[in-house]
Amino acid sequence: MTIRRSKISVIGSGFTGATTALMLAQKELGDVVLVDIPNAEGPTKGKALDMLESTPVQGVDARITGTADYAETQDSDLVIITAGIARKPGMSRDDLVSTNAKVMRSVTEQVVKYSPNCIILVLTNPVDAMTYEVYRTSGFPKNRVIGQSGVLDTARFRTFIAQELNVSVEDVTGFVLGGHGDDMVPLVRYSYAGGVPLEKWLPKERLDAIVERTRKGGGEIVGLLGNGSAYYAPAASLVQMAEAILKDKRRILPAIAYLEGEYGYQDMYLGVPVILGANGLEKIIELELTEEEKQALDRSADSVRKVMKVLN
Ligand SMILES: NC(=O)C1=CN([C@@H]2O[C@H](COP(=O)(O)OP(=O)(O)OC[C@H]3O[C@@H](n4cnc5c(N)ncnc54)[C@H](O)[C@@H]3O)[C@@H](O)[C@H]2O)C=CC1
Ligand SMILES: O=C([O-])CC(=O)C(=O)O
Repeated sequence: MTIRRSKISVIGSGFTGATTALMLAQKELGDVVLVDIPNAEGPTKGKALDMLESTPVQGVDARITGTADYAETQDSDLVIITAGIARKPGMSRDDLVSTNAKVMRSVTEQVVKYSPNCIILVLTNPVDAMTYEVYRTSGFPKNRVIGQSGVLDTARFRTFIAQELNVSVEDVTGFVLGGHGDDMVPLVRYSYAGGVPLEKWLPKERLDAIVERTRKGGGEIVGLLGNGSAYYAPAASLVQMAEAILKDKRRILPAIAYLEGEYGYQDMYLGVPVILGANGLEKIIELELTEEEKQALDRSADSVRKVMKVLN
């Protein structure tokens, strides 16, 4: 038997990709290959070397390399796609669709060529449609192509609730469903602080305001940064999903999954609660929704379908 460390390739060495690579190494989840286009090869190698040189100080063992050559990604267990363009103030995530769809196709062809058995996590926006594009291009089974949005959206919701109640973020749970757009669906009814439903902690107006801030959470950061979008919390979210898969934790997390009838939707990717483990997406969990919640999810699914139409 040969024991080897997990190999994780992160495609795109920009803000989210580089931050993800560092966090993966800091958690010793495996060796990391950071990949970008040939024009960005120098900075990609430089970032990887700088990260590698932080490992003796941090007391972690992880090889981190930077490259523009996909051959170095060969036999990755997990590939995280962050490549593409990010939005600037005044843009919506959907404005990125045509440019990033092309990037998804070219990146996925290379990923599949060198790592035909990997699991792929997609971050690039508009992420529900981009995950679909990666799924279509890869020809992989649905359990091996998963998108990230819900862990991040839920983290924002939990942050705002914990601030409001002045309690630990650890004791606040939440669930955000739907597409990663301004009509995502934070499910207050399934959210708790210390095991007590949020509706018992806060009046409806405060909860509504926090739901609204969560929906616009990405835009809030875009407005503040001025030249790009969020990356610390997105990277942390990807790493939580990666850890669930690489350690076969079978965590229950929201993720963008391929739906074949679940929640009443067919042939599309949308954020739903799932179990993540060694096979990637192990299972989709179907929650019972009220009529109002289902209508909100339908609106969100319609927005995702509109973006998917551009792809077709
Ligand atoms: N799903 C989510 O929750 C989130 C999604 N995002 C999305 O992630 C994407 C990346 O964001 P950032 O890292 O902030 O952008 P960035 O601009 O800092 O980095 C993107 C990197 O992708 C590279 N790239 C472009 N085309 C490529 C190709 N064909 N092959 C390999 N690399 C390529 C660029 O050279 C650049 O280094 C954006 O689309 C952004 O909207 C960002 C945060 C959260
Ligand atoms: O808002 C953006 O463009 C980036 C993103 O998806 C997020 O931070 O939620």
